[in-house]
Amino acid sequence: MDVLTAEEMRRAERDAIGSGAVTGLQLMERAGAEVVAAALAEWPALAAGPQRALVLCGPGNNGGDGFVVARLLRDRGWRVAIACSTTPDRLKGDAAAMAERVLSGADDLLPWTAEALSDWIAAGEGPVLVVDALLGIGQTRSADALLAPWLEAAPDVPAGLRRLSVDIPTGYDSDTGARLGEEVFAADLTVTFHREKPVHATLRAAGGHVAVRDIGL
Ligand SMILES: NC(=O)C1=CN([C@@H]2O[C@H](COP(=O)(O)OP(=O)(O)OC[C@H]3O[C@@H](n4cnc5c(N)ncnc54)[C@H](OP(=O)(O)O)[C@@H]3O)[C@@H](O)[C@H]2O)[C@@H](O)CC1
Ligand SMILES: [K+]
Repeated sequence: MDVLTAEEMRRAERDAIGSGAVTGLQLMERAGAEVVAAALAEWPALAAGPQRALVLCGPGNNGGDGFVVARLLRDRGWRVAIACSTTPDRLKGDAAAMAERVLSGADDLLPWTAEALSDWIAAGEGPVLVVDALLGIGQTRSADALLAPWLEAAPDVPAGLRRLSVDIPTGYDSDTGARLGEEVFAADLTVTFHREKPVHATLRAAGGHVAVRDIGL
């Protein structure tokens, strides 16, 4: 099985977009749809009816995938909260476009604080799917500061969360599988696109599940 570096993955995306076969936004739509499909396949109980999801969106295109996931789950009738590590006006390109499709305004976001995250989870019943769309293959430095609100919230939230990372769990170097700082998002399932990246072997060796989904590249 081919394993791609981040640069090779970016090239595959660039080539597909450059050929005119697909746009970046379409790839992002496909990525979000595949994340939802993979989550429902991994946890069939989630497919039984509308559930709750907390989607954590970062500053880049990984966050853009998160906005797509949020929109698709809302379309299925789920209660979905979105928390963004940056303000929406600082998002760029495809991620900004996706945020615009899902947010009615900055008020539509949960505050990026541990209290807001744990309160939202505690305020409802039933399982919660937590989606890490903070950082993907663009991460090159420690994500400790970025992850702090979630990590502070996590010990206070009930057991039985389903934790899913989009593409790469936040905190890992895609090409080496090493931690970039002290902290990482502990994903039960990581959904990556097109081909595995080196980090995914590390995750599987540690007991994590990895799903590789086709986005038509
Ligand atoms: N159309 C497409 O191309 C498709 C892309 N796809 C998706 O996009 C993902 C790659 O997107 P991406 O390249 O934007 O990288 P991503 O990891 O989201 O963020 C990088 C940003 O974060 C920042 N930053 C970095 N480290 C940081 C840190 N520790 N703490 C804080 N900030 C940090 C850095 O900015 P900086 O601060 O360095 O200026 C930069 O702005 C990929 O994994 C897949 O999910 C799929 O949808 C398929 C179609
Ligand atoms: K991620």
